[in-house]
Amino acid sequence: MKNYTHINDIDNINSWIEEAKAIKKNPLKDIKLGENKTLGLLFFNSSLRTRLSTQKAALNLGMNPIVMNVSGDAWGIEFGDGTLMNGSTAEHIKEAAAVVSQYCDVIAIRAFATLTDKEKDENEVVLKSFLKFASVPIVNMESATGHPLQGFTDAITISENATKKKPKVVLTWAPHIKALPHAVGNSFVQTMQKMNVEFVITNPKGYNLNPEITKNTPIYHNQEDALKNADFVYAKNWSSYEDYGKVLKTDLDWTITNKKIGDAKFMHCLPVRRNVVVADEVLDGENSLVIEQSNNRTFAAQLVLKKILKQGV
Ligand SMILES: NCCC[C@H](NC(=O)CCC(=O)O)C(=O)O
Ligand SMILES: NC(=O)OP(=O)(O)O
Repeated sequence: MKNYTHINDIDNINSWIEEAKAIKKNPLKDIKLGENKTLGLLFFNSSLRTRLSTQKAALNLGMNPIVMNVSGDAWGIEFGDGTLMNGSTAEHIKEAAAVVSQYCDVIAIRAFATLTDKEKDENEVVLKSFLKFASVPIVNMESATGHPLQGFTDAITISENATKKKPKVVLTWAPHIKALPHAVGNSFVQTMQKMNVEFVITNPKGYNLNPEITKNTPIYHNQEDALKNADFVYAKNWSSYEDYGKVLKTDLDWTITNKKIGDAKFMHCLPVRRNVVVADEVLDGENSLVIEQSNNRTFAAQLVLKKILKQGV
């Protein structure tokens, strides 16, 4: 595995989960592996968990992390080919990626979807440009269409908390005031499709995720029906995919409550808007796994970095 950009980079989900659990038990075992290696973390968007847990993972491996808020602090980067650069962008990705590759042995990138330019988002222009023009391995810290570190984290968390061989997992859309990306939902779907779970999605009409990703996973438009007998309920808002990037619905009838989920465990990638996406009673109750999920981000990132370091950088 040279890069980690997509859930499909996981060759065997069950063995990866076991390896991550072993790291969690003994996080400093490979402290020598990343000695004198530098991880560059480039953020085009905000972050709390990804920014800190990925640095923590690097530190656990003895690596030196360096971080930059690209959008706020760096020169505006041009991604177009052959562009006459007389506008707002000051340097081309060809130079930027080559330069950063000289300082870093691995580059991790966060670049969300625009939600206005579907073609640019679907083509993963930012991530793919780094893959093309950087000379070191690339890790995806949430791109336009995927958040594979989160998806893998969620697999670890479900495996740790499952009380039956084949639990029922429900991904439910939940309300939000803003247009949010599809990345977390997409990677969660792709992860669950690899696991031994009974997996269904529920969302209002007009909110189906990309059918090339959901494939034959059942989609319910009735949330109550989908939630019946759930063992894990994963809530996430996303904007419309069909009416790309639009918010079609903000009323709270899809908000997750204790009454809706019963005894199921509750999951969310965070950050979460209380009492919009999910009621306080759920987040503050004993069935919420959200803090455990965020802890597992470190071990998911650590396994990814370990595999990249082991192959030689
Ligand atoms: N990295 C996890 C989620 C990041 C992002 N959430 C957000 O932008 C929430 C912003 C807000 O609530 O204002 C998303 O949905 O992809
Ligand atoms: N879950 C997650 O990626 O959180 P951040 O956006 O805070 O990094």
